[in-house]
Amino acid sequence: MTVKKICCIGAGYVGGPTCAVIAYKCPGIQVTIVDLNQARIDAWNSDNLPIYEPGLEDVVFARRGKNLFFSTDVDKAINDADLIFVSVNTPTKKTGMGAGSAADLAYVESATRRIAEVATSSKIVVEKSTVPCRTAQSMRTILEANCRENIRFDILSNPEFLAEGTAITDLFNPDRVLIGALQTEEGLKAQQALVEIYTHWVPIERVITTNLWSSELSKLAANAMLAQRISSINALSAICEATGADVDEVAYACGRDSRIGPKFLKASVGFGGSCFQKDILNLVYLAEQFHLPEVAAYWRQVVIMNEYQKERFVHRIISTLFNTITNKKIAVLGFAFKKDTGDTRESAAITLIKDFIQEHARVHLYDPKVEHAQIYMDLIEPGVADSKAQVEKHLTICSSAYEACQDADAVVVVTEWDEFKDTHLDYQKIYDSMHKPAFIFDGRLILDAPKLRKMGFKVEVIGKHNLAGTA
Ligand SMILES: NC(=O)c1ccc[n+]([C@@H]2O[C@H](COP(=O)([O-])OP(=O)(O)OC[C@H]3O[C@@H](n4cnc5c(N)ncnc54)[C@H](O)[C@@H]3O)[C@@H](O)[C@H]2O)c1
Ligand SMILES: O=c1ccn([C@@H]2O[C@H](COP(=O)(O)OP(=O)(O)O[C@H]3O[C@H](CO)[C@@H](O)[C@H](O)[C@H]3O)[C@@H](O)[C@H]2O)c(=O)[nH]1
Repeated sequence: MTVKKICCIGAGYVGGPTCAVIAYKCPGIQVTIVDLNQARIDAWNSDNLPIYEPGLEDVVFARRGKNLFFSTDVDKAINDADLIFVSVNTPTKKTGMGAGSAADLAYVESATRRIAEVATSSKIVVEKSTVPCRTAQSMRTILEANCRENIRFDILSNPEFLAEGTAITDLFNPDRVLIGALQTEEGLKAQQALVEIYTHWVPIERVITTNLWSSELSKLAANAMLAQRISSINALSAICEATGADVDEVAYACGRDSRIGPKFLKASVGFGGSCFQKDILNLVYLAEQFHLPEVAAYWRQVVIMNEYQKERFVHRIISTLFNTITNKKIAVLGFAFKKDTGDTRESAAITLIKDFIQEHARVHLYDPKVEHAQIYMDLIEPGVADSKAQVEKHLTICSSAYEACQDADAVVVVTEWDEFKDTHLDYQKIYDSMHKPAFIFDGRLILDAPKLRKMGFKVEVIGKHNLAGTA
């Protein structure tokens, strides 16, 4: 079977870029990306796309209106398509059974039910969302119980591995594409149809075909292992700070072992993003459901270590600032969960700033990409700041790093934006404008600490022994 029309349900960080790249690489396939959120679709159809991702505009503007369409007409797009990606959100459940760890599959179920209700011809349905192992089975049961006569649905699992900030390069040149299918004649045919789409630009040897359950579990496993590396190096960063070992040197020395490898060993203030914590907790819940408490505890520790890393950094800041930050001006550089994205989901900056607010500091924040409205939304929390007005009492959003640092007692680097590096910012100018002693806390290991110390800064770096007094 050759796919001619694709529908993608969910125009978010994954559905948008992924299916825009399919349209770009396969001009003969018509791709329609649909969402219930009218504002999001309007933004996809405008000059101001709803998400920031380097290279995304070039891809969208090249194909939009030709073979790439964005719409809220979900039913029409479902009906027209031969193949449907389900790329809706699967957040951690907040209430009810499994609250705090299980994935909320309500959006997946409602998209699946919609497909069953409106489809008048057979479809390949592709799970693109990250889901617990065996979700495809539930989707199949729903589809088969609700569809019209003489219609069949073949379900594939095709998890997405793109990282935000590098989504377009990841999609153009993926390490691998993973496609899981039921090992039946029809399942394998559907799998082949999706393989043919990706091999328009991905070398066949990078396309991995597996059974459905391996594919679903591999996505959770990959994220758990990536996050585990970060928690491992962050755990070592605490030992480095206590002993005088340097975490960058330790990461380099370990990473030179080809069995370990150099990537994903950058110590930090803690990992953020919408996926790592959610997907590990999802794995934890799965293990608990299968009565594997030791397995669940093993993976949960990755998240516990991440929380500890954020707390540790806050404690270090407060204790260095003479055990109080009340009324002190703290300049926070960065609010996004990593550089080159405007996404703030689970960003370490949110935890840090909430802690600073509770300590009655005056926070002055600058981030080059995050929308101001998003910052307020992220910081409103009962008991911390109940409303935007309450947040504004403690927080000023600035339009440059220099403005944020003016008269500050301390600068805290939370996101590793290139523009915060000492090769881009004039730190002498910042030092001159600050209260003295001028403290700087590098939560991302992006600054040249010896150089800043020579200027007069008191510098504290994650994973490095406190040399502020001696350097
Ligand atoms: N963000 C990432 O970098 C990333 C990477 C790989 C995998 N994933 C996974 O991909 C999935 C989507 O993540 P995201 O970041 O794109 O989420 P998102 O919240 O940005 O987008 C999901 C979209 O789906 C829409 N939606 C929900 N239910 C719908 C329905 N029934 N019909 C139509 N639209 C509906 C929402 O309005 C929203 O716009 C998640 O399972 C996530 O874990 C995310
Ligand atoms: O050595 C490192 C690498 C990353 N991070 C942090 O870890 C978080 C996640 O970073 P990254 O993985 O680059 O971004 P995501 O967009 O969250 O991508 C992850 O999550 C996606 C969603 O499932 C997967 O598709 C990707 O493969 C996986 O890398 C960010 O806060 C980073 O700053 C570190 O602290 N140290």
